[in-house]
Amino acid sequence: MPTEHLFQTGGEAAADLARRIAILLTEAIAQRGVATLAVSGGRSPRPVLEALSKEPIDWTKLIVTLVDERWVDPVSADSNERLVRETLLQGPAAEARFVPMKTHAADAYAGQAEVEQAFAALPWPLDIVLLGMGDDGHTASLFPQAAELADGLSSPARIISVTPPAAPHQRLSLTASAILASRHIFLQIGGAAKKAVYDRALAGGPVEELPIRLALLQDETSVEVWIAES
Ligand SMILES: O=C(O)[C@H](O)[C@@H](O)[C@H](O)[C@H](O)COP(=O)(O)O
Repeated sequence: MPTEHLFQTGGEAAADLARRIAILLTEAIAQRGVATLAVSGGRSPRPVLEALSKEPIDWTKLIVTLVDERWVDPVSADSNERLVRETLLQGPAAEARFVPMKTHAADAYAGQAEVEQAFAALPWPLDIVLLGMGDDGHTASLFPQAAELADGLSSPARIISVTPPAAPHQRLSLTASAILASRHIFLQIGGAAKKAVYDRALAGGPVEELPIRLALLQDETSVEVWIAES
């Protein structure tokens, strides 16, 4: 069962979550000399990453990567890489090593082997994975009704390519296996609609219906859920 942290506003949650992530990353660096953080895209992470960027971490010992990515140019407004560079990798935090999820050499999706290669260099397992959740219960780019969802939930690979049924862009996504192999998962959700989806997911049911269940209905990996009422 996940540990829940409830907040009145997203701003409070973001500042406290950034501090908590910084503490865990500092512990990981002290224990293993390096820490790895994978973050999601979307709107929720932005204030967390901006706050995290200001935390006193030994950034030279941090590797940052993505939970998922859209197959767009890294300067596109829809790029999660761009989001991380604009919010987290600023000031001293720019010293962190960023590992993109998509290889920029290829103009189009180059196939799983190439993106797996991009991730093969990462220390594994990841220390921290920061997840979001869509109103449809997707997390990462593991979308309900996606043709690749079953593979994403069962494959031992680290990354898969996903064509979302409705959301824009071809995606690359960590698999359930890669997410659950991490040392600690944070799920950040905000607002009544998402809280209702979260409560329904937690009540049980098929993972395929609400893929966020992959993180909620398991006890192998520690999960903290940071919920902001507004
Ligand atoms: O690339 C992405 O779009 C994200 O990784 C995605 O999985 C996100 O976490 C959810 O869609 C929630 O998005 P919001 O934080 O904007 O609600």
